[in-house]
Amino acid sequence: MVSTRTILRGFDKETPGTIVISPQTGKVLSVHTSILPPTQFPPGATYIDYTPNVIMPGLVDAHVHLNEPGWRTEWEGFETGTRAAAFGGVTTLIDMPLNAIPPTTTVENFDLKINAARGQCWVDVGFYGGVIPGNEDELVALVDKGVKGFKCFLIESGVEEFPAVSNEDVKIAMEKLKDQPTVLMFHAEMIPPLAMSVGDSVLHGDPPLAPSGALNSYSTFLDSRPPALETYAIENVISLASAAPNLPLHIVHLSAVEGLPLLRAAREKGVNVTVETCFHYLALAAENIKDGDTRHKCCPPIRHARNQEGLWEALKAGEIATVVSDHSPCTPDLKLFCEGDFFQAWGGISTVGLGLSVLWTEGRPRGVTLEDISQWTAYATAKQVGLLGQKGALEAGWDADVCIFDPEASFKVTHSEMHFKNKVTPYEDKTLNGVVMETWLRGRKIYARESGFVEKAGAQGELLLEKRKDIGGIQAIPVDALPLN
Ligand SMILES: NC(=O)N[C@H]1NC(=O)NC1=O
Repeated sequence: MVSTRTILRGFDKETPGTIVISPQTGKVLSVHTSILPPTQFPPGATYIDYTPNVIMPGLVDAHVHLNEPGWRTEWEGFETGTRAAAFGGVTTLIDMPLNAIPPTTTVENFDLKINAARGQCWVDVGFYGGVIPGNEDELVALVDKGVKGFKCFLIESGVEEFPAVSNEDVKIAMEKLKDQPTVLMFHAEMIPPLAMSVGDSVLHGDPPLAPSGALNSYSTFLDSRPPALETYAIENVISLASAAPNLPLHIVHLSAVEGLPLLRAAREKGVNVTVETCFHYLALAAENIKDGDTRHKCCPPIRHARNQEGLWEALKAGEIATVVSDHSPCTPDLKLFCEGDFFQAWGGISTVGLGLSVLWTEGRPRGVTLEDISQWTAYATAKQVGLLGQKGALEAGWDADVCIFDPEASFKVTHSEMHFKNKVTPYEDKTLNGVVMETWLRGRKIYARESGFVEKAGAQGELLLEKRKDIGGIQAIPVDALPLN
C-alpha cells in the first residue's frame, strides 16, 4: 500500500516533536511540538519513532567545489560529492563556479555543467556563477538561468581559467547586477601595497613577500598570508559597495577575526554585507598543524587558537551569518606529502558531509546548541542563496529534507566514513561527536547509518535552476529567530 503520510517522531529543539511529511509531494505537511500518537493517522501511514534522536532540517552547504566537468573531475564529482553530503545530513549543495573546466562564467559553460550534473546527484544541487575579467555580458543571463549568486577572487584563485578581478571589473559587474536577485561574493584576500606595510602595525604582520623560512613549515606558510590580506581586501570591498547599494555583498570563508570590526562598522553605515566562515577555521588551529602536513593547507589559512575563539564568539553574536565547508578537494599527489611544501601543495580542505559532527564536537563544549548549528548551516545558508520557503527549515509546505542526528554517539573518521572521491582530509583519525543516523531528501530516505545508501535514491537529487525571486543576500539573524516550529 502506498502510504499517504510519513510521520517522524523525535526531538525538535529540546522538546519532543513530530513532523508529518508527504512522500508523494516530498513536502512537510505539519510540524508539532508534541507527540502525536499513531492512532491519529489514517491507515497506511508510516510512523517512525526516532526518539531520543533529533530531527533537524537537512543542511544547506552553500560553498562546495564539485569540480565536474573537466579533468579535475578526478578530484571530485557530482556523484561522489553529493553522496558524501548525504552521509552527513546535507541535503543541498551549492557548487562554486571554479575548478571545473570550463568554469561557470558563461551561459554556454553553465549548460555544460548542468548536463554533467543531471542524473548523478544524491542531494539537491544549486550553482553559483563566476565573475572574471570580461564576462560582464553573461552575468544577467546567468541570473536568469538560475545561478544563486556570483563569486569572484581578489587574489589568484589557484586555477588559471578563473583569474582575479580588478576593482574596475568589480564595478562593471556591480553595475550589471545592481537590480538583480542575487548576491556578489568575494574571496577576500589581497596583497596590500608594500608602502602601506612599512612599520604599520595595522597590518598585523609582514606583507606576503617571498616566504622566509622552511617551505614545509606551517608557520612559514601562515606568515606569508597574514590577516592584513583579509582586512585589506574587506576594506576594498566595502569601499566599492556604494556602486550598487542594493546589491547584497558577501565575504566567503573569513579566517581572520580582524575583519569583523570592519564588517560591523560597514553594516552600521548601511552596507549590505554578510560573512561566512568554515568548519576548519572553527575546528583546527595552527598550533596543532605539524610541519609538512599539507592536508591543512587552505587560503586564507587556518590561524591560531585565539583567532578561532574570536570566530566562535562572532558566530554566537550573530556577526558571522553562515558556516560552510569550502570543500575543495584534490588528488593525494597534489598535496605533495613527500616534500610537504605548503607553497606548492594544492590549497583546499575536504570536509563535505563531516561539518555537522565537526561543529557539534567543537561547539557543544562552547555552549552551542543544535539549534544554533542549524541556524548557521541550514536556515541562514538557504537564505543566502535565495532558497528560503523551500530549504533550510522544517516548515509546512517546505521540502521535507531531514537529518536524523544522534548527538550522543561518536565515530572515528576512517576511510570508510569519507565518501568524497579522494580520501584526504585533516579530520582523518579524529573522533567526532554526533552521528547522522538518517538523511531524507524531499520526503524519501536516501541514507541510513545502519543500512547505508538507498541505492535507488542515487539519482534523485534535483538541480535547483529556478531563478531567484528574492532580493538576495542575508542579514545575520538572532539565533532565537530560528523557525523550527
Ligand atoms: N580554487 C579553490 O578551490 N580555492 C579554494 N581553496 C582554498 O583553500 N581556498 C579557496 O578559495
